[in-house]
Order: sequence, then structure tokens, then C-alpha cells
Amino acid sequence: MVENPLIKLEQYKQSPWLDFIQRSFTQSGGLKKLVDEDGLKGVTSNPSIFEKAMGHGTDYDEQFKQLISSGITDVVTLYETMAIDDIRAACSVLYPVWEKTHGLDGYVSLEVSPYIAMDGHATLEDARRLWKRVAEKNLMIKIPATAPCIAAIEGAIAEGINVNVTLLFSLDMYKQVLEAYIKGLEAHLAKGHHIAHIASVASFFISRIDTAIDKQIDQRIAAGDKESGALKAIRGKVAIANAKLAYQHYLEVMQSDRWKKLEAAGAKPQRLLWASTSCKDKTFPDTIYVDQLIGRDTVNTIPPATMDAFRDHGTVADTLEQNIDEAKKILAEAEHLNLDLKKVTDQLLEDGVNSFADAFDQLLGSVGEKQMILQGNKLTHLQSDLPSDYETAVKTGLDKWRKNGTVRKLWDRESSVWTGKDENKWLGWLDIVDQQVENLAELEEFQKEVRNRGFTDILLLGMGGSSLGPEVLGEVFGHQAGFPRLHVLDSTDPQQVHSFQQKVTIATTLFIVSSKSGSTLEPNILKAYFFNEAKKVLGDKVGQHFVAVTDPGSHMEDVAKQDGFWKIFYGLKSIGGRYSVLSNFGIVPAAAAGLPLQEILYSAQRMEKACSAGSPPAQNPGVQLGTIFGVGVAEFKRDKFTIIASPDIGSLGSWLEQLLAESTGKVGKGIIPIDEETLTVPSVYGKDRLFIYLRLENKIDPQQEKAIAELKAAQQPVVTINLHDKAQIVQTFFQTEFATAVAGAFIGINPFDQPDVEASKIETKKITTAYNEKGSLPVITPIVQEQGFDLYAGKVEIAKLKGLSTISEALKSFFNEIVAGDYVAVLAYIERDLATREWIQKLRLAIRDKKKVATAAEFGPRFLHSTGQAYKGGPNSGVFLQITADDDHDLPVPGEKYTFGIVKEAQARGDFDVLSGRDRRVIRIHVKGNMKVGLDKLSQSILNIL
Ligand SMILES: O=C(CO)[C@@H](O)[C@H](O)[C@H](O)[C@H](O)COP(=O)(O)O
Ligand SMILES: O=C[C@H](O)COP(=O)(O)O
Repeated sequence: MVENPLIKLEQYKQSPWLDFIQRSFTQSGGLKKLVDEDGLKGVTSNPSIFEKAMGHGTDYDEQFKQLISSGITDVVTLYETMAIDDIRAACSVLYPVWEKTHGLDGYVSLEVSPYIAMDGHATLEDARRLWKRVAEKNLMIKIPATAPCIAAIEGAIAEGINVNVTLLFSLDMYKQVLEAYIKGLEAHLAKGHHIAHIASVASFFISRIDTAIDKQIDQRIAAGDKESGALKAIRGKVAIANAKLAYQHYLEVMQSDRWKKLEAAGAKPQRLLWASTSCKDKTFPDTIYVDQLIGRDTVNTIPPATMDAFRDHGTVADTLEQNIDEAKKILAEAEHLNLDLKKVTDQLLEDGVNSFADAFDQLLGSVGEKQMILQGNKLTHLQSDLPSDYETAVKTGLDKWRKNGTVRKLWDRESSVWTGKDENKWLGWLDIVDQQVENLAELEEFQKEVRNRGFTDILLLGMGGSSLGPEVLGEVFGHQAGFPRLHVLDSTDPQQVHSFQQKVTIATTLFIVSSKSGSTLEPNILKAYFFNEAKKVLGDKVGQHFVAVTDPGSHMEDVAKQDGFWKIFYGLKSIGGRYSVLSNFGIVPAAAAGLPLQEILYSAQRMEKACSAGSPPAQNPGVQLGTIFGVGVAEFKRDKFTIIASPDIGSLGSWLEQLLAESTGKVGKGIIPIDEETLTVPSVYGKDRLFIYLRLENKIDPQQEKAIAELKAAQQPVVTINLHDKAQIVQTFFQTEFATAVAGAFIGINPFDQPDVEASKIETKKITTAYNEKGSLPVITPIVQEQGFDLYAGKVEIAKLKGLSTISEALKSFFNEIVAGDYVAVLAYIERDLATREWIQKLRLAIRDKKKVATAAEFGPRFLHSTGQAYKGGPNSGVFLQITADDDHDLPVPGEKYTFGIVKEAQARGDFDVLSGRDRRVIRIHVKGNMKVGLDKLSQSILNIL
């Protein structure tokens, strides 16, 4: 009987390892059979191998399901848990070999993350982590032989970690690796440890060298190179010659005194392992890279097909030490022929690192896709319908992010993702959900206490990021039985303040004063007013009805302490207002209103994990959406993001509006969100739109569906976020926060500052201070006056409207300036109630239909903390119609001379002045006398002139 060549290798002291791992192969006994029948002595894995194993087929489905149902997790954890199980299972099959060979063989290799191949510190950290997690004696951690990782190899060996050094191509690098191994052993020994148990191999890649060199040879021969004969003579020989010389170096070092000392202390040599040994060129024997590299104290890791071929017809002889002079000649000849081995091996190392990273991306992508499918309805679904050029640009954008590892950089909080300023300080929202989950017991305790105290109402006082999130949560989840009803007051309009006072029963109301900075004017004066009012009813117990949510060290914290508030909940300094809904700013009001906290947080966490660092861009719902946003603005000038939401989740629009506008609308760039603009026929929309459809699957509005279908058919870009139930708005919070940050990177701005909101605050402050000093507001002069109306114009408009004597003429001239790509914003500083909302809506739709431009309908001062940023700082395409009116009645602000009415007037003026100062097209119409009558008359004259 012919002896199995694989078994025969043992006589030559070469160990065959298997370059392959797969769950079903291990489980079915295939691996053990190789050990028993072929003398297999080890296993290697790499990202490509795991990609083939895990990314295809059904081997892992059962564990996938188990892991997904047992908890919420990210793709890297999913991959790693399954990969480690495979590695452990293989370790246990190979363990008898390890025992029998006293730790010389029997190893299974697991590679560190390929993403950090150029970061030695991170690689060493990862090696330690994996070594600890797998915790098997016969494990080897694979570390790439890049320049930055040489120190990691030495460091790992010095800590007693078994290392398989991978991606070795050049003799020079091999010399450094062997030196690192020796130094590592010396360090371990110097610490007084044994070194006999430490094992290492240096994986020298073979076939890739021939593939690269032979390609050059073939090209030169085809081009008729005069050295064609000489080139042909070394074709298919360089890789083996290179390996033989590496082995010669190994033998030399093994003879050195330095090594002999270590050997005497029990050290094992770092054997050379031949990797990449399947033959890629059909003109050579398929076993060439096994046959030609047989020598004592070496390993050959062989992929299954090559192993089958070698078992079948491999030839076994002591080849490695033969023809060394010839090998030297081949390398000299290669140099003489200008084949530049150094350049080739440098390139192969770079390509090798990249291709493992690509394979890992692919692997994590397939894990992500499977996870998505298995999560089913537990995660919202994103669908994009984009014109083909837009779609192509999005794909390019996603791939750029993948190649640059930008998602990981984002999670590593690197400012370089954006403008390189202080963006790194504003990323606390990335993992706030995890913190809240840990904090769940405390939040639930608060929830219980609120219920037990029998409050009937909650009145939340706050602006922008501190109010819009709680407002959506309250409106979408609705009133919860046994809990108080949540009302959110974010206005200085005295009528509106009064209406809210009427809505609640002060004696049984819990007031939540919410201000991140603690210094915002509105929550401070609202607190002062309601504290005063509540004191009249509750006396000394008033503080017990107040809760503050604010950042530590803020003015509001001082106020709350001084006034004996029941509780103070803190925000995080690293989370800006508009990214704060899943922090205490949203979650504390949600707790008080009796919302299902665990469900909310777990659901949000699902999205956080889906957007995690390991989730490649094309499978990452946050990056996908953000790329659509960013590319739309940056490359297609589609900056009017039209938000269409199913009615039951309609309030999500005003939250999203703030997020998009405040984050991106600056330095003349950015997104202009268009909320609540009811859909109409496609012909009304210009090429400046992107439609965001927030679709509540179980409560769709048929009219919206129809209109959206028409828009898609008309080639308007539509991105649909499909929510399987309304509680999934919390996933939309995280996804759109992430997407906005991503979009900011594409647009090229810092998505975490709001420079222009501050400008209005300063102007407002000047006016209220002036009022406090003088007891009256500075005089301003209208440019047109008419019965019931005063019209003021900003500096760009004054010249244009000069000489016009009626409001109607002025309006006509103003609206005639509108061109395609503009947007019109109606900014009303009046009470926001059903009637005024209907009024403004009718007006803006008429403007849209006649002028075919995007329109915004906003109430002041609410929008100042939201879209106001983009109106002032974003693209100068806005046409602003500010509307103010006489107050029916006013309310005092305790401790100040000014009233709520004065504050509102100051805010309108401050806003107007900044818009005017920024050369925006702005006019203000002040309605005198009865507001309702005035508003109707005004809209009528606008309709007439349009
Ligand atoms: O573990 C190792 C080397 O230590 C191997 O898995 C090594 O990565 C593989 O042999 C190579 O990646 C295979 O390369 P190739 O045949 O695709 O060129
Ligand atoms: O979006 C934030 C608003 O400007 C309110 O800020 P604040 O929470 O610091 O009071």
C-alpha cells in the first residue's frame, strides 16, 4: 500500500496544518478524521476563511437565532461569539495532538481584528482580549507582520501569548519578526517566568508572490521584452526561492549563542509556516507549494483542495534545503531583471492587510444582514427609492466610508470624521442607551413614586432639545392609565402660557423644568412663573412638585437646590440638546408619564447595536440613511428634506426638524427640513427635495401612500423608514441622530454646534435688558402702515419695498422675488393652537402651490431653538415672513420688569435683526387689534397677490 504523503511528512519533521475551519466540518467529525488518518497537526483561520464559513450557508443559523433572542447585540459580538465557539471546538479536536507533541503542534489560530493592522497598541490589546476570551492552551493569536505590529508581537510573546505571525512576505520583515520573538522570550524569562510553554509560528506567504511576479513577467513577455528568455526561466520560481532563503536565516539564528541560551531555558523555536500554498497557476503542479517546501521544523498550512491533491499525488522529499545556491541565483536574477521583489512584497503586505479588512467587512456585512432578517419586525426597515445617479453616488459614498473605516472612527470619537474641531466632545449620545439600561432600576423607582403620589398632570417647561423629545414621546405613546398626563410648554406667548395653566390642576401637577444649559431664558422665566403660581396653592410644599433635568453645575441646578426641588436628574455634558432624547431629557419625562421604559430602551438599543462600529456602512442603518442625506445635499443640492409621517407618529417631524436643521444648517450649507407640508401632485416639487417618509406600517394613511407612490414614479427621491409599531419611534431617534452625524461629515460641517442660535439670544438679551433699564422697548419704525397692520423690512428688503404704500403691494413685491430652489418660512410669534396651526398650514400650502417652492410653518419662539439655526446659518435661500400680533393679555415674569409679552416681542425682534443682518430676505407684519380677524385678512391678501 502507498503511504499517505501527508503522514509521510512526519519523517521530514514537517507538520501539515489545515488552512480552513467550518462548523459543520468540525461537528461532523471531518476535522478529527484528518487528525486521525492524515496526521493533521493544526488549524489556521483568517477573516476570509470565516467569511466563507459564516457568511454563506446555514451552519450558524441556529446559534444566530439563539444569540439574537437571548439579548441585544452588535455584529462584532455576534461574529466573535460564533467564531470563538468554532475555535474552541477545533482546539478540543486538536488538543490530543498538543498533548502528544508536548505543545509543539496541535494549535488553532485566531486572527486579531484586521482593521487595526496598522495600530500596534490596539493590536496588542486585541491579542490579549482574544487570548483571554478563548482561554485555550492550544490557541495561537494571529498578528500581522506590519511595521507597527512588530512591537505587538514582541509584547504578546513577553506576556506568554502564543503567536502566529501572519502576512509575512519579505525576508527583511521576517528577520524583524524572529528578532521580536526572541526579545519577547527574553523579556518573559527576565520576569522570572518559564518560557517552555510559549509557541509561535511565522507565516510566510508563498503563492501570492509568484502570482504578482509572474504577472509582471507575463506582461513583459507579451510586450516583447528583450529579456523574455531570462524572465521565462524564473517564472514560478521566485516565491519558493524566497522561502528557502528565509529558512536559511532561521537555521542560522537557531545556531546563534543567543538562541542557544533560550533553548537551554526550554524555548521552542518559532517555526516557519508556509501559508498561501494553494497553487493559483494551472500550468504548475497543484501541489507545488507543498512538494517544494518540505523541511524539518516547519509547518505547511494547506487548504482542503490542496490537501486532497497532496494526499493523492504529492511527492515527499527533503526539498527545502536543496538547491540553495540556485535559489540565491533566482533572486539575484529577479533583481537583475528589475522585478523589484521589495516593491512587490511591500505591496503584497498592503494588499493583504486590505483584503483581510475587506473580507472582514464582507463577513460582518453578511452577519449584519442575517441579524436584520432574524430580528424581523423588531427593527425598523429602511428603503430608498432614488434616481439612478443619486443611488450610484450613495453607493460610492458608502464604499468610501467602508474603505476608510469611518464608522469605526466615528465610534472611536475621532473629530477628523467631521471638521477636526471639538466634535469628539459631543458624542455621548452614542452609548447613552446602554447607560440608561444600567440605570433602569432608578428610573423605574422614580416612575413608581410619581404614580404613588397621584399626580394628574405633568407640565414640562423647556425648549428645543429639552422639550421636543418629551413632546413626541408623550404624543405618540399617549396617556398611560394610572399616570399623569404630560403637557409640554415651550413658548413665551402669554396666551399660550395661560392656556397651559388652564389645562392643568396645579395642586396635582408635577412640574419638570428641563434645561441642559440651565441658563436658557424661557425655562427660567417659565419656572419662575409657575413656581410662583404653584406656591400660591401648595405653600411650602411647592418644591416637592418640581423636578429639574439639567447638566451638573448649571444655574438651573442651583435654582433647584435653593428651591428645594423634589429631584434633580442630570444630563451629560457630552450630549447636545438635540441628541438628548434618549438621555434623561427624554427618559425622565417618559418615566413620569408612565411609559414602558424597558421596552423603550431595549428597542432603542437594538438600533444602537445595528449602527455599531462593526456594522459595515452598507448594512448599517444609520450610515445608510446618513449617506443618503449627506450625498443628497452635497452632490445633488437636494437640501429641502420633506418629512412625511403617518398621522399617529406625526409629532416626530418637529423633533427631526430640530435635529436636521440645527445640526447641519451652518456656514451657508445644510439641510432645510420641511415638516407637515401635506403632500400634493409631483409637478409642484422642484429638484431640491428629498422626501423622508416615516411610515407606520400598521397605521398607514392611504392618501400619503398614494402620493408617495406618485413621487417615486416621478423620480423624486424618497427614503422610507418603516416602523412596525409606533413604539419604534425610539429607534428612529437613534437612527436619525446617527444619520445626521454622518450627513454632517458628507456636508463638511460640525453637526454638534449651533453658532447662530446664540446670535438671536444675544440680540434678545440686549432688548430685554434695555426694557429692564428704561421700562420701554426701543422704538422701531414700520415702512408701510395700514389699518390693522404694520410692515417692517429687513435690510435687503428695505430698498426693494421703498415707495410702496400698501401692504398688498409690498407683499406682491416680496413674493415676486421667489425663485426655484428658494423656500418660504412663515414665522409666527403667536399662540400655537389648533386654530392657528390650521391657519398657518393653509397659508403655507397656498404659497407652495402657487410658487412651487418648499415652505415651512413655524411658531416663535419655539423654532428659534430648532430650525432657526438653519434659517440664519444655512444656505441663503430662505424667504421669511415674520408675523407678530398684539397680545390679548400679558403675564408678569416674577422678579423682572419685563413680561412674557415683552420677552416674546424681544425674541421676534432679535430674530428679525439677525436674519436681516445676515442678508436674508425678511419682512415682518404686525397684526394690530383682534388677532383672528387680522390673520384672516392677512392670509386673504397674500392669497390675492400670489
Ligand atoms: O493562517 C494563515 C497563516 O498563518 C493562513 O490562514 C493564511 O492566512 C492563508 O494561508 C492565506 O491567507 C491564504 O492565501 P491565498 O491562498 O488566498 O493567497
Ligand atoms: O435645544 C436646546 C434649546 O436651545 C434649549 O437649551 P437648554 O436645554 O440648554 O435649555
